[in-house]
Amino acid sequence: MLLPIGSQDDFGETVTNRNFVFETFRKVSTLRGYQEISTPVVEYANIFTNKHVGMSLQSLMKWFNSEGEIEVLRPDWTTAIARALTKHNKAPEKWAYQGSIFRNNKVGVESRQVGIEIINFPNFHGECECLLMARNFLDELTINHYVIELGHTGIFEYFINQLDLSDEEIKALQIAMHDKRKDKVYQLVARNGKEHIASELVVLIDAFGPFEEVLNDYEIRWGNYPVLLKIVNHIKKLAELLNESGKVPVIVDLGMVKKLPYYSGIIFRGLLEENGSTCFSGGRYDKLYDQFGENKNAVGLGFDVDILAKQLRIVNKPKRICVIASDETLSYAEKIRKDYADFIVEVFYDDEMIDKDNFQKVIYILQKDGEYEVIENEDMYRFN
Ligand SMILES: N[C@@H](Cc1c[nH]c[nH+]1)C(=O)O
Repeated sequence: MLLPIGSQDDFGETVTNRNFVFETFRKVSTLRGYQEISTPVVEYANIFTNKHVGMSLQSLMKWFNSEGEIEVLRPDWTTAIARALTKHNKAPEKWAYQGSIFRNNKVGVESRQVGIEIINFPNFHGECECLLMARNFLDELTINHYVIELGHTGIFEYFINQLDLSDEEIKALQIAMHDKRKDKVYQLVARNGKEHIASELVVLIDAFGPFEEVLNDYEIRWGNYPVLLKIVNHIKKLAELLNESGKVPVIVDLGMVKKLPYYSGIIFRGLLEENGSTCFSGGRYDKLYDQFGENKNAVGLGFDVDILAKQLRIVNKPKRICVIASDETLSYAEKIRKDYADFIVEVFYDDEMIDKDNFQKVIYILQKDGEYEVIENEDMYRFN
């Protein structure tokens, strides 16, 4: 084995499509006024494992440095950017990033993300911008078959706060909610007279679907619970805005649990219709900056570049031109490129080596008595 398990080489179209995703992201984020940000690949582990972020050390790619401190390969852009922006100005800002993250609990260890972080914006505006940007970006990639799913961390927390569960039990419950395991959820909660909360959580597992239906239902169901009602109205306002401004279906999942510990508020993701995979996810995380003694509100999302790249069908491939040259005509062949600025121009010595069907045009360059002669296409060309 020449590579560690989880590392891999990629070739040709896989890399081309991935780079197309990166380029398109840059174009869209620049046009929407984002500034670019880059952070180092190597960081201290405790930036990601402290209680505000809560990533497990096992899930990080790590080693000891010469001072005995644990260093890691960046496992999360959002946290790294929060660290980088500490002591940065307080004005509203929109940041865009692209690059790899490394997590030991993922097949493949390395995955590529592009994403945005919006700091100190009015809450609703920041959340809308995230999702409108996501739609703008996927439109540019001509990826249309996906749904946007909305949730809110406050719903699960509202119920959890009425229980006396350890951190371990909360984690187990989150997993059971995520896996939609009603039996497990009931069993974990229905103790010490908390059966009514267990039943509420079990019902919540089914609280997903087209947003109007589910939210209208829960507006009535939670009519006497002001905290929950406020959340329902918030999700509704966001869903309606998205619905008015485009054609992508918006669904809600009121039982959605947060994927990363720092989320606090609206959470969302983009699901591909073809296979249900998550092509982007994100949410509000107003508490993440607390670890650096700062009070900033923030919302953002990350796109999975590898998943998006697999969806691409690049239709407008540039046309290809083949130039047949020789040692003597190579410098002249190079000049021909300027006549075909938007074409792929490849130079070969021997027309036996090429598959002519792959090219729009084959150009032969001959040299006779110190003069160059350019002949297009083989049928016009005769060897003497
Ligand atoms: N960092 C998150 C995505 C995100 C960006 N901003 C907020 N959330 C992730 O890796 O899933």
